[in-house]
Amino acid sequence: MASSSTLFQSSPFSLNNTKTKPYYSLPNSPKPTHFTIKSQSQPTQPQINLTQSTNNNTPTTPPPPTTKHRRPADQNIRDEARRTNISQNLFSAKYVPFNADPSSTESYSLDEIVYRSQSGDLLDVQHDLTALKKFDGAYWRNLFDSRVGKTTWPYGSGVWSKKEWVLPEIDDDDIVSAFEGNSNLFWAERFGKQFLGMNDLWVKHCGISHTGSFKDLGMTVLVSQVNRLRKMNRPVVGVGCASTGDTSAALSAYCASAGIPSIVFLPANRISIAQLVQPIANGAFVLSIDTDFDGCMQLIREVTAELPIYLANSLNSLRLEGQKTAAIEILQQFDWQVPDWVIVPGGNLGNIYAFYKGFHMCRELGLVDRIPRLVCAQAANANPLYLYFKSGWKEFKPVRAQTTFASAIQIGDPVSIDRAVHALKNCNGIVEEATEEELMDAMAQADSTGMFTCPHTGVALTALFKLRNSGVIKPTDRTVVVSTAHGLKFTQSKIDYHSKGIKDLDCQFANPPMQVKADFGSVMDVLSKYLQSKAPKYH
Ligand SMILES: Cc1ncc(COP(=O)(O)O)c(C=O)c1O
Ligand SMILES: N[C@@H](CCOP(=O)(O)O)C(=O)O
Repeated sequence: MASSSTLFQSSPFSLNNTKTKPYYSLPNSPKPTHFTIKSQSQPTQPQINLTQSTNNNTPTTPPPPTTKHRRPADQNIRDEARRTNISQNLFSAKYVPFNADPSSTESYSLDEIVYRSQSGDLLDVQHDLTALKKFDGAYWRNLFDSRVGKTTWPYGSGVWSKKEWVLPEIDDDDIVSAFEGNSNLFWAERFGKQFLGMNDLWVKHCGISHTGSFKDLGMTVLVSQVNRLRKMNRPVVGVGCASTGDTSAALSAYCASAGIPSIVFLPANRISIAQLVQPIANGAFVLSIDTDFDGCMQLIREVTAELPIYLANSLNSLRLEGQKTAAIEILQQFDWQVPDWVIVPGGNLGNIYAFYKGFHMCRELGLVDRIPRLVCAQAANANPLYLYFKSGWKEFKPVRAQTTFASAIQIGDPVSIDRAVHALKNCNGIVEEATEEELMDAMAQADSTGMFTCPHTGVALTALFKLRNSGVIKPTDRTVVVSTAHGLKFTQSKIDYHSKGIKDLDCQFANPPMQVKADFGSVMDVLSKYLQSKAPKYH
């Protein structure tokens, strides 16, 4: 198969491997050995903002409409938030080992720099559900609904409009946000009817976002927490990630917005040009490394254990707190009705768990009474979760991920494998896979109905085709496909497809431009043929 990476090799943006200095030390500080730092001092008590007064009784009435404050000309929206807040410290969250035994007492403040439990397992952010449950489902639904479509700081963000469930203790002043989230959930009417015989098919377009992917949802949370840690003089000089292109774009944008240095490890020649240029433009320190994503991930883990660089990959459970709000948003956009299926493309596997967590919290806290079944869709060229699922969850084996047009999910050893398995087992979930031909055809079919999808969405759409064909998903099932990035980030793959320039692929839905001589007769000839082929047939 011809790889779109040839373009990148010859591009002026292709970066040579750069040897980093082996060791960095903070000015005037002793050599750091490990940056898992336990809380040394109590942080200033963060405050929580509520739009209505609270007490121990469960409120049953909706919160009053947000009071309209006229903002004086010399005040910005942060000032306004400071002036109008009624602050209460009601909610809290902490890190605990992921899926820990109920008897475990291990926990960490979110102000600690820690990514793994004592036994080396993943962590999870655990919210104080007892405090959250003092408010009933109607209260939360009304509160979240009351914040949509406003520019009030920080609730204008689809993530921070759920602040009490995300990072309840952070001060509004520390939040770094581009009012991400609130992404479009649209009815894919023609695609659903024409290709799948479905009447209730929806696309949650997380790619219509600040940096063009769902990563913004998690990154606003992570960079806000870093902003807070730096104000507390914690040893965080910069923030770093390994990336297949979208995490690095989001990290560099949010860091640039807050004036925080960002460092990104990219697998050389394996990401799209649009993704590569994003961190470059946002002033990140970009290392193009001659390995794949899994190799970059290994390196960033080692480096962040030695240097004052905060880890921004989804191994860091803070990220998933932001990403889970997309699930809450889907319920909100359906007026708190629960869809039957949600299909998510999976790579490092943080997002599938984030969706599960968002839906699960809504059920736990009484906003809805059930959760949807989740489908995780993988590229066949990078399918370790699919193989694990097909083995009946017997044995997980990482794979060496092969080149795929769905380059952002070319991952063979996903860090969140345990989270993904937990999510799928607890929602009667399914894992599907898509070959290169299937994912590119599905992407082209969706585009032919007016979308402009990324190849990862093509993977999710292929899973939908397969589950419809096998009858698992029924024609009337309300189904949501999560579109994870904007198609404009992946134009080279579309160019390759529509020019039928991909070895071993038929590209059956290609729509190449027609070359026409610059004279009236030639143009009229091709147009009349085209119009005849499109004219309605009357019998
Ligand atoms: C566009 C896109 N879709 C899907 C994914 C998969 O998300 P996750 O790694 O959380 O499984 C990624 C990143 O991995 C991505 O960048
Ligand atoms: N697709 C991701 C891969 C890394 O995933 P993360 O969620 O663990 O950061 C990317 O865009 O880099």
